[in-house]
Formats: sequence, structure tokens, C-alpha cells
Amino acid sequence: MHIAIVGNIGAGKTTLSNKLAHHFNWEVFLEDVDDNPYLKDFYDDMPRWAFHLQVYFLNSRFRQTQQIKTLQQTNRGIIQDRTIYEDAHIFAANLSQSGLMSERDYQNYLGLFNSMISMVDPPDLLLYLRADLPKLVQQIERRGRGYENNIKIDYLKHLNEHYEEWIASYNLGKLLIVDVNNLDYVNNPEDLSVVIDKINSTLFGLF
Ligand SMILES: Nc1ncnc2c1ncn2[C@@H]1O[C@H](COP(=O)(O)OP(=O)(O)O)[C@@H](O)[C@H]1O
Ligand SMILES: Nc1ncnc2c1ncn2[C@H]1C[C@H](O)[C@@H](COP(=O)(O)O)O1
Repeated sequence: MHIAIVGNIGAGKTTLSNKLAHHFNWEVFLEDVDDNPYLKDFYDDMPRWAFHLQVYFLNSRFRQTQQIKTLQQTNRGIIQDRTIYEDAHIFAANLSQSGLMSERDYQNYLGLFNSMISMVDPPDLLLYLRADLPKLVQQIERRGRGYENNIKIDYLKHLNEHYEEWIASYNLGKLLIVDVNNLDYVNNPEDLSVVIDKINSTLFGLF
């Protein structure tokens, strides 16, 4: 069983991934953020570093999908924090449409993505955390990564629009949308139970 948690920056993916991995006693795969050599530079100057960052994330995410494939052969359950689909359909697409990545870099990136994606298995369940801008901003501030102070509201807004468009057309497997605007699974165990019940219901038809 493989559940992938998707959603905008600050939606609560990492927090929920860790909590679900603990609850189900499954393996968790997190994003390559702290050791990412481009992320800080990217937020300082997006046009300069957009392509470098996308190639870095693509490679790191692809490596992770292959690790997940290997682990799945042992029947171990897996929780994945963000997917390779979001790199292309959300972030790279947004950088291109916003004029922050040149057309030739975007086409070069898409060529790479399209070569890789045939070797990627979709998750059994894609869990989309839907959050409005105030919730995202509050949670990004709460997390307090210095370089994310530069993130503009418009950037988050465009990413949310890309998420809604992508999710509306997602057809690679089961999909569960959870509105997290009024959920606090950090402080309220009942809110975590609400999410777990929805997952069990979607995956196994329980409740
Ligand atoms: N549903 C929630 N309610 C309240 N706080 C949350 C919730 N989800 C996440 N947080 C807090 O918001 C911050 C960002 O969450 P995080 O899991 O890192 O988001 P993401 O991985 O989606 O970027 C963290 O400080 C986390 O404790
Ligand atoms: N593909 C990506 N392009 C640009 N930025 C990205 C990409 N994937 C992740 N990020 C950024 C967004 C955040 O600043 C960090 C971590 O993501 P988070 O949603 O907070 O877990 O990396």
C-alpha cells in the first residue's frame, strides 16, 4: 500500500505524513529540503535558479520513486510526502507560465520528465490537502524557514490554482481530498482521527 500526500507549500503534508506513518507503522518518505543546494538561492532569484532547482527535485524525486518500488516488493506500507507529478504539473508549469523559466528550459525539463515518468508507479491513494491562502501563510510562518519569508502571496495563489486544475483531472488511481482549513491534527487527536477514517473508508470501504 502506497499513500502519497500532496498539496501546496505549508498545507501540512510533512506533519501528516509523519503522523500517518506512526499510526499505520509504515515507512515514510520525506522531501529533500534541508540538504537541497538550490532552494535558498531559488527564493532569492527565481529566474536564475528555476531550471537548476527543477532538475535537482526531479532527480531526487525519481530516485525516491525507485526506492519506493523496491520497498513495495516487501509489502511494506508507504507514506510519501509530495510526488514527482507536482514538480512538473504544479511547480515547473507555474514557473513557465509566470515567465520565470524560459521556454527552452521548460521544454528541456519536460523532455526529461516525460522520459522518467513511464518508470514511475502511481500511488494507491493520492491524498490532496486543500488549504486556502490564510492557512498556508499562517503555517509557513509557524514553520519559520528563513528563506520562505520571500514567498509572495501571488506565488501561493498560482500554485493553488495549478493544484485545483491538476486534481480535477487526476485519474491515475484513488483520490481523497481533505480540506484542512479547519483541521488541526497537530493539537487535536480527533482531527487526525477524521483524516484516518476518511483514508480507511476510501481505501478499504470501512466506516
Ligand atoms: N492541520 C494543521 N493545523 C495546525 N498546524 C498545522 C497543521 N498542519 C501543519 N501544521 C503546522 O504547520 C507548519 C507547516 O506544516 P508542514 O507539515 O511542514 O507543511 P508542508 O509539509 O505541507 O509544507 C508546521 O509548523 C506544522 O506543525
Ligand atoms: N518542484 C519544486 N519547485 C519549486 N519549489 C519546490 C518544488 N518542490 C518543493 N519545493 C519547495 C517548496 C518549499 O519551499 C520546499 C518544501 O516543500 P513543502 O511543501 O514545504 O514540503 O520546497
